[in-house]
Amino acid sequence: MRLNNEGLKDRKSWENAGYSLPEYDRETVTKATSENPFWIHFGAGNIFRAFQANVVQDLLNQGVLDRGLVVAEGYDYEIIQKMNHPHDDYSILVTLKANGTVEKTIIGSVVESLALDSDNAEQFQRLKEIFSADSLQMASFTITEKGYNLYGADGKFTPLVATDLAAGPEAPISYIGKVASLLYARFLAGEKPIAMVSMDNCSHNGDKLAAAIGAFADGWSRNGLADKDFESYIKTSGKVSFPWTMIDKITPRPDASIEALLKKDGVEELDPVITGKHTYVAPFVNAEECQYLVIEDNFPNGRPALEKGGLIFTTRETVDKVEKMKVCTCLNPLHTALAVFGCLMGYTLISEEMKNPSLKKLVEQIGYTEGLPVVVNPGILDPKEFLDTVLNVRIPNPFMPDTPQRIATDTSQKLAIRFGETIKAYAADPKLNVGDLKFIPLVFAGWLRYLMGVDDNGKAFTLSSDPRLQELTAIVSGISLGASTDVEAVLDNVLSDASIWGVDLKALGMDTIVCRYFQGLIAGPGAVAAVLNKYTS
Ligand SMILES: NC(=O)c1ccc[n+]([C@@H]2O[C@H](COP(=O)([O-])OP(=O)(O)OC[C@H]3O[C@@H](n4cnc5c(N)ncnc54)[C@H](O)[C@@H]3O)[C@@H](O)[C@H]2O)c1
Ligand SMILES: O=P(O)(O)OC[C@@H](O)[C@@H](O)[C@H](O)[C@H](O)CO
Repeated sequence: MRLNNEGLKDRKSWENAGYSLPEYDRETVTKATSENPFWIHFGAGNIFRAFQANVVQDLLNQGVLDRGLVVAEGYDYEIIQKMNHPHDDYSILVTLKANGTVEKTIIGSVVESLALDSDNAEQFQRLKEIFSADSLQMASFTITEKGYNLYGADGKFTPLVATDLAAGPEAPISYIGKVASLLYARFLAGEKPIAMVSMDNCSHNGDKLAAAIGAFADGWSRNGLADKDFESYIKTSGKVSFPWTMIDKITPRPDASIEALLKKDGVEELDPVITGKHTYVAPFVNAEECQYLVIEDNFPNGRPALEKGGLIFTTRETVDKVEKMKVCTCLNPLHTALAVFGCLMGYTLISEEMKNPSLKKLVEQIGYTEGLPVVVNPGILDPKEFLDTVLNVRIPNPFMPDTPQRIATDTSQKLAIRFGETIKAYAADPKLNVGDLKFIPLVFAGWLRYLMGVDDNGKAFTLSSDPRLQELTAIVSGISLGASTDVEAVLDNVLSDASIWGVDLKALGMDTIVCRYFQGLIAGPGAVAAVLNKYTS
């Protein structure tokens, strides 16, 4: 059984092995999409394959949609070369339910995949053609939080961005520069409307995308490298919107146990790949069943009835509340806490960590005690119920192969949103006291201990990738477990770096507790477990 056009002609074999197949005529859908694309997604990673592509597949099956998705990959072209093209853009979604049952679906809703690479003239031209189409209603993104960042650690534009700003929209090399260039093609084609929809886990994600694209529109228009009206087209015309969204579906990296399951069915050529840019991809994706995608309903060129596929369209205010609930309190902070301590304590499964009473207590305290008091009920989802499900069903799901190592990726980019917002809310509320936060600082100390790259047994481990890793590991590189260390001096600068925590921990007086915890965590082998035990029992 081969996952491509040829292999899927033998529908019977797949069906007999328990796979749900596309119920639409894919050739017709492909032709219609190619002529009149309506949705292009940037970021051909795992969440896209598991979530957006599956929603569109359902709507194609129901006959609600007659066209599919185009996907563009602007960072890691290997995904397209090694996964999309060899499999004719098909992938397998394995849904791992909390009751242990498994659903296997062949996803055929992605019908064209392109490298967003200005050196690849043919595909870049095709992308410009797609961006010039009247029919295009939305471009969405799952490119990680750091994908929107135009600046280096020195606060200046990165060299790629600076080059693009100076050179204009013809052949950009930075990610957002390339996207801005496609929008310029849409502007030149008649200033056509479009929604640019970030679906990444960052706060006010639409604003992040708007600011990044806006910097290019501004720079190019001001320097005469683009039409002077390009800036107003992007920023004030109302023709280009940047809706805010909240996305939720735990989608681990493709796991060997799932690969084995599919191989046993007779599926061939399943080998996962870790690309040169550290994306973990395979012809299949494994994910939980639970999913939410809440989107601000602001689509200047209209939109299809995606609500029929379960997406929730609402106001910006509601998205804001629901996103704060999930990203800042009820899910992602708990994930990061488990990621940091999981890596330190040698865990390779999040669900296993939830069997450790100290870790379970830690995330319960962060969620119920420290987070919930500052959550505003968004109305469409109840925070307490959401948190209950996260803690009792989703994270402990033993069938989910999610790892602390995946979640620890890019932690320097995530702490501010995942914990900093709660600290800010405590600082701003006269009825609350920042000093009452005991478990969030424990995660901060745990992360600084994690940066030492030495586990709780004293053995070196590989840190997950992170754009600030080099600079941050250097801070703790001189510390040895059990050796006397002037913790305050070592951590002095980093604790006041608000770009990491979202706040200046020293200014808020939280540095003392972080240093105290950190001192405990470096006391020797076993100290991480001991500190966790001491403060959670
Ligand atoms: N996996 C999940 O559980 C999940 C759930 C909800 C939201 N998300 C959001 O989606 C994002 C992607 O998750 P995923 O599971 O697809 O990860 P993934 O590792 O499978 O894919 C990452 C994608 O981001 C791109 N990317 C990585 N670094 C980039 C950079 N510097 N600039 C531009 N693009 C870059 C990669 O090329 C790839 O397309 C997450 O960062 C998160 O914001 C993920
Ligand atoms: O995807 P990231 O790297 O932003 O964060 C890792 C996980 O916390 C995240 O992917 C969750 O699984 C997801 O946010 C659940 O909806």
